Amino acid sequence: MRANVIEVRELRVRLGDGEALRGVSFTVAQGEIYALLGGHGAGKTTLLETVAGDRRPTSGTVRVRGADPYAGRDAMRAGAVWRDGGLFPGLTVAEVVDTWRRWTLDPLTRDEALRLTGLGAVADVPFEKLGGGQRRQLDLALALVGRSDVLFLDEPTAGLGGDDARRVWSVLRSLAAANGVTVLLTTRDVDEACRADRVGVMAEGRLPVGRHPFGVRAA
Ligand SMILES: Nc1ncnc2c1ncn2[C@@H]1O[C@H](COP(=O)(O)OP(=O)(O)OP(=O)(O)O)[C@@H](O)[C@H]1O
Repeated sequence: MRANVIEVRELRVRLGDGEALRGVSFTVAQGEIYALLGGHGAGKTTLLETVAGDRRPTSGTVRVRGADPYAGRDAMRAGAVWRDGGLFPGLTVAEVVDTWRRWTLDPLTRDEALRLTGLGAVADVPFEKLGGGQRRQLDLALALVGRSDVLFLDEPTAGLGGDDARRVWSVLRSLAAANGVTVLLTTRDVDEACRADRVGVMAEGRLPVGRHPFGVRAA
Protein backbone atom coordinates (compact mmCIF):
# COMPACT_ATOMS: atom_id res chain seq x y z
CA MET A 1 0.00 0.00 0.00
CA ARG A 2 1.25 3.47 -0.87
CA ALA A 3 2.00 5.95 1.91
CA ASN A 4 -0.36 8.85 2.49
CA VAL A 5 1.23 12.10 1.38
CA ILE A 6 -1.69 14.31 2.43
CA GLU A 7 -3.59 13.70 5.70
CA VAL A 8 -6.39 16.02 6.81
CA ARG A 9 -8.30 15.45 10.05
CA GLU A 10 -11.36 17.34 11.30
CA LEU A 11 -10.23 20.52 9.59
CA ARG A 12 -12.17 23.69 10.33
CA VAL A 13 -11.47 27.12 8.87
CA ARG A 14 -13.40 30.21 9.88
CA LEU A 15 -13.48 33.06 7.38
CA GLY A 16 -15.07 36.32 8.46
CA ASP A 17 -18.34 35.52 10.20
CA GLY A 18 -18.78 32.12 8.60
CA GLU A 19 -17.14 28.71 8.59
CA ALA A 20 -15.71 27.83 5.16
CA LEU A 21 -14.63 24.34 6.30
CA ARG A 22 -16.66 22.42 8.88
CA GLY A 23 -14.73 19.33 9.89
CA VAL A 24 -13.12 17.95 6.73
CA SER A 25 -11.13 14.69 6.83
CA PHE A 26 -9.46 12.87 3.93
CA THR A 27 -6.17 11.40 2.79
CA VAL A 28 -4.33 11.28 -0.53
CA ALA A 29 -1.72 8.59 -1.24
CA GLN A 30 1.55 9.04 -3.11
CA GLY A 31 1.01 9.14 -6.88
CA GLU A 32 -2.73 9.59 -6.50
CA ILE A 33 -4.83 12.24 -8.27
CA TYR A 34 -7.59 13.45 -5.96
CA ALA A 35 -10.33 15.81 -7.17
CA LEU A 36 -12.32 18.08 -4.88
CA LEU A 37 -15.66 18.48 -6.65
CA GLY A 38 -18.26 21.06 -5.67
CA GLY A 39 -20.26 24.09 -6.70
CA HIS A 40 -19.62 27.76 -6.00
CA GLY A 41 -18.75 28.46 -2.38
CA ALA A 42 -18.47 24.77 -1.41
CA GLY A 43 -15.09 25.41 0.22
CA LYS A 44 -12.79 23.81 -2.40
CA THR A 45 -10.36 26.71 -2.75
CA THR A 46 -10.20 27.27 1.01
CA LEU A 47 -9.37 23.59 1.48
CA LEU A 48 -6.72 23.63 -1.28
CA GLU A 49 -5.12 26.77 0.17
CA THR A 50 -5.09 25.32 3.67
CA VAL A 51 -3.51 22.03 2.57
CA ALA A 52 -0.97 24.02 0.54
CA GLY A 53 0.00 25.91 3.74
CA ASP A 54 -1.35 29.29 2.65
CA ARG A 55 -4.01 29.39 5.37
CA ARG A 56 -3.88 28.55 9.05
CA PRO A 57 -6.55 26.06 10.20
CA THR A 58 -8.92 27.27 12.92
CA SER A 59 -8.84 23.71 14.30
CA GLY A 60 -7.98 20.21 13.15
CA THR A 61 -4.76 19.01 11.53
CA VAL A 62 -3.19 19.05 8.09
CA ARG A 63 -0.08 17.03 7.30
CA VAL A 64 1.81 16.93 4.02
CA ARG A 65 4.49 14.27 4.11
CA GLY A 66 4.05 14.21 7.88
CA ALA A 67 4.72 17.94 8.38
CA ASP A 68 2.46 20.89 9.11
CA PRO A 69 2.37 22.81 5.80
CA TYR A 70 1.47 26.14 7.43
CA ALA A 71 4.34 26.02 9.93
CA GLY A 72 6.79 24.85 7.26
CA ARG A 73 5.43 26.73 4.28
CA ASP A 74 8.79 28.21 3.32
CA ALA A 75 10.47 24.82 3.21
CA MET A 76 7.69 22.87 1.52
CA ARG A 77 8.53 21.50 -1.87
CA ALA A 78 5.07 21.71 -3.33
CA GLY A 79 4.05 23.31 -6.56
CA ALA A 80 1.03 25.55 -6.76
CA VAL A 81 -0.19 26.69 -10.12
CA TRP A 82 -1.26 30.22 -10.70
CA ARG A 83 -2.07 31.87 -14.00
CA ASP A 84 0.66 33.73 -15.89
CA GLY A 85 2.29 34.79 -12.64
CA GLY A 86 5.47 36.76 -13.14
CA LEU A 87 5.98 35.98 -16.81
CA PHE A 88 7.73 38.56 -18.97
CA PRO A 89 6.40 39.25 -22.47
CA GLY A 90 8.59 38.17 -25.37
CA LEU A 91 10.33 35.27 -23.63
CA THR A 92 10.35 31.85 -25.24
CA VAL A 93 9.03 28.85 -23.35
CA ALA A 94 12.63 27.77 -22.61
CA GLU A 95 13.53 31.26 -21.35
CA VAL A 96 10.49 31.38 -19.08
CA VAL A 97 11.56 28.07 -17.54
CA ASP A 98 15.16 29.31 -17.21
CA THR A 99 13.99 32.50 -15.51
CA TRP A 100 12.03 30.44 -13.04
CA ARG A 101 15.01 28.11 -12.46
CA ARG A 102 17.18 31.09 -11.45
CA TRP A 103 14.84 31.77 -8.52
CA THR A 104 14.81 28.16 -7.41
CA LEU A 105 17.24 26.29 -5.20
CA ASP A 106 18.43 23.04 -6.82
CA PRO A 107 16.01 23.29 -9.75
CA LEU A 108 15.08 20.60 -12.24
CA THR A 109 16.94 20.96 -15.56
CA ARG A 110 15.11 22.91 -18.23
CA ASP A 111 14.98 19.87 -20.54
CA GLU A 112 13.51 17.70 -17.80
CA ALA A 113 10.81 20.27 -16.92
CA LEU A 114 9.86 20.57 -20.60
CA ARG A 115 9.96 16.80 -21.17
CA LEU A 116 7.75 16.04 -18.17
CA THR A 117 5.11 18.49 -19.35
CA GLY A 118 5.29 17.60 -23.06
CA LEU A 119 6.59 21.03 -24.10
CA GLY A 120 9.92 20.00 -25.68
CA ALA A 121 8.71 20.74 -29.21
CA VAL A 122 7.70 24.33 -28.38
CA ALA A 123 10.79 25.29 -26.34
CA ASP A 124 11.68 28.10 -28.76
CA VAL A 125 8.16 29.48 -29.18
CA PRO A 126 7.33 32.78 -27.42
CA PHE A 127 5.12 31.78 -24.51
CA GLU A 128 2.41 34.26 -25.51
CA LYS A 129 1.88 32.24 -28.71
CA LEU A 130 0.99 29.08 -26.81
CA GLY A 131 -2.59 27.82 -26.87
CA GLY A 132 -4.59 27.58 -23.66
CA GLY A 133 -3.67 23.96 -22.90
CA GLN A 134 0.04 24.49 -23.53
CA ARG A 135 -0.06 27.59 -21.37
CA ARG A 136 -1.43 25.48 -18.54
CA GLN A 137 1.28 22.88 -19.25
CA LEU A 138 3.84 25.67 -18.87
CA ASP A 139 2.29 26.52 -15.49
CA LEU A 140 2.81 22.87 -14.55
CA ALA A 141 6.44 22.97 -15.76
CA LEU A 142 7.08 25.99 -13.51
CA ALA A 143 5.43 24.25 -10.58
CA LEU A 144 7.72 21.25 -11.16
CA VAL A 145 10.96 23.24 -11.46
CA GLY A 146 11.35 23.16 -7.67
CA ARG A 147 11.20 19.31 -7.81
CA SER A 148 7.71 19.32 -6.36
CA ASP A 149 6.24 15.93 -5.75
CA VAL A 150 2.91 17.35 -4.59
CA LEU A 151 0.88 19.59 -6.88
CA PHE A 152 -2.05 21.77 -5.81
CA LEU A 153 -4.14 22.83 -8.80
CA ASP A 154 -7.11 25.18 -8.61
CA GLU A 155 -9.45 24.34 -11.51
CA PRO A 156 -6.58 23.28 -13.82
CA THR A 157 -8.66 23.04 -17.01
CA ALA A 158 -11.18 25.84 -16.43
CA GLY A 159 -11.79 27.65 -19.70
CA LEU A 160 -9.97 25.07 -21.85
CA GLY A 161 -11.44 23.19 -24.82
CA GLY A 162 -11.68 19.39 -24.86
CA ASP A 163 -8.34 18.74 -26.61
CA ASP A 164 -6.44 21.15 -24.39
CA ALA A 165 -8.01 19.69 -21.27
CA ARG A 166 -7.07 16.17 -22.41
CA ARG A 167 -3.45 17.27 -22.94
CA VAL A 168 -3.25 18.71 -19.42
CA TRP A 169 -4.71 15.50 -18.03
CA SER A 170 -2.28 13.34 -19.93
CA VAL A 171 0.59 15.31 -18.33
CA LEU A 172 -0.97 14.89 -14.87
CA ARG A 173 -1.46 11.15 -15.46
CA SER A 174 2.12 10.60 -16.53
CA LEU A 175 3.48 12.69 -13.64
CA ALA A 176 1.46 10.61 -11.19
CA ALA A 177 2.22 7.22 -12.76
CA ALA A 178 5.86 7.63 -13.79
CA ASN A 179 7.10 10.12 -11.20
CA GLY A 180 4.89 9.38 -8.20
CA VAL A 181 3.64 12.97 -8.10
CA THR A 182 0.61 13.44 -5.84
CA VAL A 183 -2.05 15.80 -7.18
CA LEU A 184 -4.84 17.59 -5.30
CA LEU A 185 -7.10 19.63 -7.57
CA THR A 186 -10.43 21.42 -7.49
CA THR A 187 -13.13 21.32 -10.12
CA ARG A 188 -16.77 22.19 -10.65
CA ASP A 189 -17.03 19.75 -13.54
CA VAL A 190 -18.29 16.22 -12.83
CA ASP A 191 -16.72 14.80 -16.01
CA GLU A 192 -13.35 16.22 -15.08
CA ALA A 193 -13.63 14.89 -11.52
CA CYS A 194 -14.26 11.41 -12.91
CA ARG A 195 -10.79 11.45 -14.53
CA ALA A 196 -9.22 11.52 -11.07
CA ASP A 197 -8.34 8.40 -9.09
CA ARG A 198 -10.65 9.52 -6.30
CA VAL A 199 -13.22 12.24 -5.88
CA GLY A 200 -14.30 14.10 -2.75
CA VAL A 201 -17.65 15.82 -3.19
CA MET A 202 -17.81 19.06 -1.20
CA ALA A 203 -20.86 21.03 -0.15
CA GLU A 204 -21.19 23.79 2.42
CA GLY A 205 -17.71 23.30 3.81
CA ARG A 206 -18.14 19.55 4.27
CA LEU A 207 -16.59 16.61 2.49
CA PRO A 208 -19.05 13.74 2.87
CA VAL A 209 -17.60 10.27 3.33
CA GLY A 210 -19.02 7.36 1.37
CA ARG A 211 -20.25 6.79 -2.14
CA HIS A 212 -21.21 9.85 -4.09
CA PRO A 213 -23.96 10.12 -6.69
CA PHE A 214 -21.68 9.65 -9.72
CA GLY A 215 -20.55 6.19 -8.75
CA VAL A 216 -16.93 7.15 -8.17
CA ARG A 217 -15.36 6.01 -4.92
CA ALA A 218 -15.37 8.99 -2.57
CA ALA A 219 -12.93 9.91 0.20
N1 LIG B 1 -12.13 36.03 2.77
C1 LIG B 1 -13.35 35.53 3.05
N2 LIG B 1 -14.09 36.03 4.07
C2 LIG B 1 -15.29 35.50 4.37
N3 LIG B 1 -15.84 34.46 3.73
C3 LIG B 1 -15.14 33.92 2.70
C4 LIG B 1 -13.86 34.42 2.30
N4 LIG B 1 -13.41 33.66 1.24
C5 LIG B 1 -14.36 32.75 1.01
N5 LIG B 1 -15.39 32.89 1.87
C6 LIG B 1 -16.59 32.04 1.93
O1 LIG B 1 -16.17 30.72 2.24
C7 LIG B 1 -16.94 29.75 1.54
C8 LIG B 1 -16.04 28.85 0.71
O2 LIG B 1 -15.41 29.60 -0.32
P1 LIG B 1 -14.40 28.92 -1.37
O3 LIG B 1 -13.86 30.00 -2.23
O4 LIG B 1 -13.43 28.07 -0.64
O5 LIG B 1 -15.38 27.98 -2.22
P2 LIG B 1 -15.13 27.28 -3.62
O6 LIG B 1 -15.72 25.92 -3.50
O7 LIG B 1 -13.70 27.36 -4.00
O8 LIG B 1 -16.01 28.15 -4.61
P3 LIG B 1 -15.70 28.63 -6.13
O9 LIG B 1 -15.86 27.43 -6.99
O10 LIG B 1 -16.74 29.68 -6.36
O11 LIG B 1 -14.30 29.18 -6.13
C9 LIG B 1 -17.93 30.54 0.71
O12 LIG B 1 -19.15 30.59 1.40
C10 LIG B 1 -17.29 31.91 0.59
O13 LIG B 1 -18.29 32.90 0.45
